[in-house]
Amino acid sequence: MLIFDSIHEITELHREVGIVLGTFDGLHIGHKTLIETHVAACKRLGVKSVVFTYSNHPRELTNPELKSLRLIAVEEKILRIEELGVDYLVLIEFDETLMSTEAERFVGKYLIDGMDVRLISVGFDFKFGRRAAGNPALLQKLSKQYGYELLVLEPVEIEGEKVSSSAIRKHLRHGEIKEAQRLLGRPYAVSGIIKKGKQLGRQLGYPTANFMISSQMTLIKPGVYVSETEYQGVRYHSLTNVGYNPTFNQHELSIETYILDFNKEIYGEMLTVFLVDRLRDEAHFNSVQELVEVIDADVAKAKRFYFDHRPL
Ligand SMILES: Cc1cc2nc3c(=O)[nH]c(=O)nc-3n(C[C@H](O)[C@H](O)[C@H](O)COP(=O)(O)O)c2cc1C
Ligand SMILES: Nc1ncnc2c1ncn2[C@@H]1O[C@H](COP(=O)(O)OP(=O)(O)O)[C@@H](O)[C@H]1O
Repeated sequence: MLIFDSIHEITELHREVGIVLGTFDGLHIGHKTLIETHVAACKRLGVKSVVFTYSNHPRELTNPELKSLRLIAVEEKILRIEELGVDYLVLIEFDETLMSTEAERFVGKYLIDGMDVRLISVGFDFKFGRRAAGNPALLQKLSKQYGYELLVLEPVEIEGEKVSSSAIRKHLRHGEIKEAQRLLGRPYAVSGIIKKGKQLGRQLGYPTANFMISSQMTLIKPGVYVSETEYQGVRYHSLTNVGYNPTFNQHELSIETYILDFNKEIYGEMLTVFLVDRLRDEAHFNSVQELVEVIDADVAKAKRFYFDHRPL
């Protein structure tokens, strides 16, 4: 998959293409279905498939008051799109210029100019252009003028629930990790570089790798989670604590993971944790001894969970 960070480079390829448009935050089952359907349609038409998406979330500009929006880090988004067999990825920053571009002009200038567009695919509720005035109906109207086919994917539902990024965010904010996983089609993941923490963990007998996390990625409800951790391509069982360590009066939110059967110095290295079940809320303990006893019990519960559900 070739990646372009501006629309101009791809127009120089002069290829016949099909373009699928979307923010694709989370790359959930609905997004995956849309991109897969699009790639199959491109193959049928004998054209190259293009995903046109953003490296940030448009609502970070349109609704700056919203915090912790992103379901997926951009690096993972790229990997997930590549897995779907896409030929070209246009990954651009949603900025003031894009935000103020009229929908019709967006289609003409960003999509049609310089490319031979044979197909455009979008989800049923896709909005674009200034004041989100662009929608599938407008794309339908313009398809006659520009001579492309339009594919509009109807809502994807799982067990009666519509798959959407906002539904997944809501589940994560409520700590409903299994429900989020059902809509995502995979466990919810957090990736990041490991930084130094309070250096207390190893004294407790539970060293924890502490993540540097961007504030956009902190929408998960604090608590103790059963997790799996990927380090250098290998998966380990782990427990992840998201919270403020009330026993130690920490003020900033941290995400930290204790990896079972692991003993390596990994400061500065990259880890990904997949949260698979939620055990409990974080609690304040009057002594370190009490905290350690509760963590012992958490580990026992996590082992039971792995035994029943997720052997490595
Ligand atoms: C499985 C697990 C459960 C935890 N539960 C709590 C908790 O309920 N309350 C709390 O204050 N800290 C909890 N912690 C966080 C510990 O306080 C934290 O790991 C310890 O202070 C070490 O921090 P450090 O990595 O910054 O040195 C938990 C940690 C783990 C790994
Ligand atoms: N089983 C393990 N799980 C997590 N980190 C481990 C483990 N074994 C060793 N480490 C290392 O120890 C560090 C955590 O130790 P800790 O005392 O909690 O320090 P810190 O407060 O800096 O996180 C991790 O960042 C990692 O480098």
